[in-house]
Amino acid sequence: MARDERRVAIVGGGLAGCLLATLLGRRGIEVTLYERRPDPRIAGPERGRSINLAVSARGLAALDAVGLRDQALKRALPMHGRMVHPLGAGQNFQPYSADGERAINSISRAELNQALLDAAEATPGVTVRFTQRVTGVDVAAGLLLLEGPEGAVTERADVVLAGDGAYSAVRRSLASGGGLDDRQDFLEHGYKELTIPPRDGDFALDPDALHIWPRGTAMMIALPNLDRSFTCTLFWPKTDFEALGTAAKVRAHFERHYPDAARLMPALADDFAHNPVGSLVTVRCWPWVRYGEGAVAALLGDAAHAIVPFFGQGANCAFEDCVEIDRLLGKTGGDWSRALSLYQERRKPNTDAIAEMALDNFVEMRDRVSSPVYRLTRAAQHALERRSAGRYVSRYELVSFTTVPYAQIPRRIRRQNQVVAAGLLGGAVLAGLAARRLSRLARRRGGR
Ligand SMILES: Cc1cc2nc3c(=O)[nH]c(=O)nc-3n(C[C@H](O)[C@H](O)[C@H](O)COP(=O)(O)OP(=O)(O)OC[C@H]3O[C@@H](n4cnc5c(N)ncnc54)[C@H](O)[C@@H]3O)c2cc1C
Ligand SMILES: NC(=O)C1=CN([C@@H]2O[C@H](COP(=O)(O)OP(=O)(O)OC[C@H]3O[C@@H](n4cnc5c(N)ncnc54)[C@H](OP(=O)(O)O)[C@@H]3O)[C@@H](O)[C@H]2O)C=CC1
Ligand SMILES: Nc1ccccc1C(=O)C[C@H](N)C(=O)O
Repeated sequence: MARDERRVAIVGGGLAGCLLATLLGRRGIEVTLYERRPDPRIAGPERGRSINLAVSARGLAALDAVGLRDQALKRALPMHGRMVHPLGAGQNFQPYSADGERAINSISRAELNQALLDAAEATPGVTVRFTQRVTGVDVAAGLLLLEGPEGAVTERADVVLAGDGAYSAVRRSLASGGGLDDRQDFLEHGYKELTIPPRDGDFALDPDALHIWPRGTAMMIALPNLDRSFTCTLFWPKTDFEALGTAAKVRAHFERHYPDAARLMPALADDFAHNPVGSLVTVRCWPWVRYGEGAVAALLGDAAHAIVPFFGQGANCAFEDCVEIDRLLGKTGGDWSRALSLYQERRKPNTDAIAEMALDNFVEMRDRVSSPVYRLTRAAQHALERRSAGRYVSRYELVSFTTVPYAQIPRRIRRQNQVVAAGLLGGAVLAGLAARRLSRLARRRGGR
């Protein structure tokens, strides 16, 4: 295939940036990827970055497109359901799928990113440049503004694909000139990571589950790691973090609210004091694509649509963007303007839908999972799923174990619920009629 003449820049060597570089390189397009951090394969992991990710069907399908699916799965820990730890009662397991067979996969973010970096660098036509912080884009002039070890420079870029994360510098730069609505909604909750180390060389909790300590307005979760530790994440109102100013207060709080976990956290007070509190934001910006004279810039992944992490879908969704851009480039015969225009039109309804579902899943995880009514409803849904031959599929299944476009899911769930409600109503009416008939018969018999 002939190589593309245009200078294509990818900003951000994170999960999406590396995947997209690999896909485009394979298509015969020369790309330069700019990453602000030093090469993580040399610098090693950094404190403050989230440790593991749940990767599910969408992410795996995208990894498959670059031959990394099996490698990723070999290093993953499957989680077949939620292990819920109520306060003052025993833990209970809630499977993710109706057959109990499907699992989401706990994968090290650093390892996945490094595998994707390796794949990008091994692809002919892809150049990766580390320690290059992009500070802005000038789409009209087709320029990228950078700060590297040699100071501030500008470089020509006809196509800029920005995968530089939730706090994207490219998005900020495009918004600063007007014409981009950059809405960011922050939660009052923040997050902090803690660790449950291995106990006697083994996992201290069941490694086949995503653990949840639902506490109403707050929660803690834990995902297993290959070294047999668990990474716990607190999702608390930010004021709750601030209220625990001393090691004694931290210990007392955990012993009261998370007693079973506190016993497994020898470094609790130290981790709590030293690990940062991150913010949680939903980005709903538009448009994602900016056209200049012969140049074009587009946002993707978290830069375009950061979502709160509660469905474990941010990376999965970012990967889907990359596959879609690559597919549309193929479909349009390499017409960047057309491909990126179609990309934003097609993806936006999907990313809006998962943004809402992710917010809703926070309430489900921190609150609803503890209710017996919720557990009964889930069990009934799973029973219905097993009997309906694909006509009834739960929202969790559709989001995590299929690649059905996110935007179709809320509509499909509404339709399914209407059918079930009509069925239940029909069942109730029939049962009512049957009961009336039975009582009439009984009266007649009694009258004889
Ligand atoms: C606590 C937490 C838990 C999560 N859990 C999950 C999960 O279980 N499953 C899931 O699917 N998603 C999860 N996510 C979301 C997931 O982390 C993001 O959706 C995903 O990382 C987005 O990928 P990205 O490539 O768009 O951005 P990133 O992976 O963040 O990559 C952005 C890259 O750009 C670089 N960069 C930033 N600014 C610049 C600049 N100016 N110049 C050059 N480079 C720059 C960064 O250094 C980084 O390497 C979680 C998020 C959080 C916060
Ligand atoms: N939707 C959401 O609510 C959230 C989404 N996310 C997404 O998850 C991704 C991963 O998050 P996370 O693992 O926390 O990583 P981030 O990329 O957000 O970085 C974590 C921390 O590392 C700092 N940092 C480390 N090295 C460098 C460097 N070389 N240059 C600049 N900053 C550096 C950052 O500083 P600085 O503050 O200067 O950037 C930041 O405080 C994010 O990029 C984002 O896309 C993250 C948090 C919340
Ligand atoms: N990875 C995460 C990170 C933070 C918060 C939740 C998750 C989840 O994956 C939740 C899971 N999908 C669940 O619904 O039980």
